[in-house]
Amino acid sequence: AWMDADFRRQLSAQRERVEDAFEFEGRKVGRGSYGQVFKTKPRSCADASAGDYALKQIEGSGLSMSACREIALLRELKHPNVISLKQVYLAHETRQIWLLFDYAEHDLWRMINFHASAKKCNSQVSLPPNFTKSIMHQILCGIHYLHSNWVLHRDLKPANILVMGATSPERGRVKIADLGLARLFHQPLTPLTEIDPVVVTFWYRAPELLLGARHYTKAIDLWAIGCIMAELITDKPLFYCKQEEDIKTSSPYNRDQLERIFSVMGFPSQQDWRDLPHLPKYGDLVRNFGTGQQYARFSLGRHMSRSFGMSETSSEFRLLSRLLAMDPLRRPSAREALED
Ligand SMILES: Cc1ccc(-n2nc(C(C)(C)C)cc2NC(=O)NCCO)cc1
Repeated sequence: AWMDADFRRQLSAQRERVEDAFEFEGRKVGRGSYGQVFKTKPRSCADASAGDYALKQIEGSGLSMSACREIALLRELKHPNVISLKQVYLAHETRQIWLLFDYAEHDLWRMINFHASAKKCNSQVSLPPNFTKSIMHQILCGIHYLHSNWVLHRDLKPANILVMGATSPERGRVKIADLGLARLFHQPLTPLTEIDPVVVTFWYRAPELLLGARHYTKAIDLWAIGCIMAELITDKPLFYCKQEEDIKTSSPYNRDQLERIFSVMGFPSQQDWRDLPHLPKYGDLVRNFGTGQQYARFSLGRHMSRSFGMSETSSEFRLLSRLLAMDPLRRPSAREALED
């Protein structure tokens, strides 16, 4: 062993062990594709008032690529609307890695579903009037910070927008996270669809990604924020598309998802999206949709006004339609969206 045995023993004796610091037996609250998460309280009662924590046991053992990326990324980031890594525990005996976060009671996916179901049995659990505006402002602040540091999220969706609960000093604050897919770990080779009930959704995927764009961009995150904004206003995923049973081919092209987008937005003309013909899957698009004449009468304004009574002259509609520009070059930056 390259380290002196005595010195190793000394280090090991000093190292704080996660099981000594936190009570987490039987308190699992979820599984990400990156590992499992426990809701926990510090054992030392003094800190108990400091609220709850989320302990994440990273999947696999040793310093995997993803563990390294998550730790390296999160330890550099510090913003009120981005999840903050409080502590890293390395259990040398089991080569287990534990990450400590502040516990967030809510996430937008559950809040929207709770509100939608409450509306169905028409009890008036309505989201406070400025709820959507506050959530949107906080998401844009967090994403502006990430984009300023050249961090792209790549998988923005309601489930990744956490909201601190009433017991937290940061009550109502948005924490942008990346919880990964709900996926049984230790089964890396199982196709996605066999793993978790919530299959990968393409509802928040920008059209350029569905047409084979090779690189993620900031504009792709802004499209997803537009989808989240519409869902906060209407309680329904804007580009809801039923999930195919069989696992998708690895191709990014998803005809059903594109069909849904066109039936809301209309079909992009040459004027709307100059670079469209240069996308890798443009040939598939023409083969499946031709000139898109069948979508000529559809538009976001028509959809939002007819289905949800939203005025096309309102400021929220103007922001929504800018975020959901089909041409990524026409979408606002996070800063421009914040100013709007
Ligand atoms: C492998 C890996 C997994 C998650 C992250 N990640 N990225 C972020 C952003 C919001 C800063 C982009 C946040 C996280 N990680 C988490 O949110 N972890 C909490 C429970 O999994 C990074 C890397």
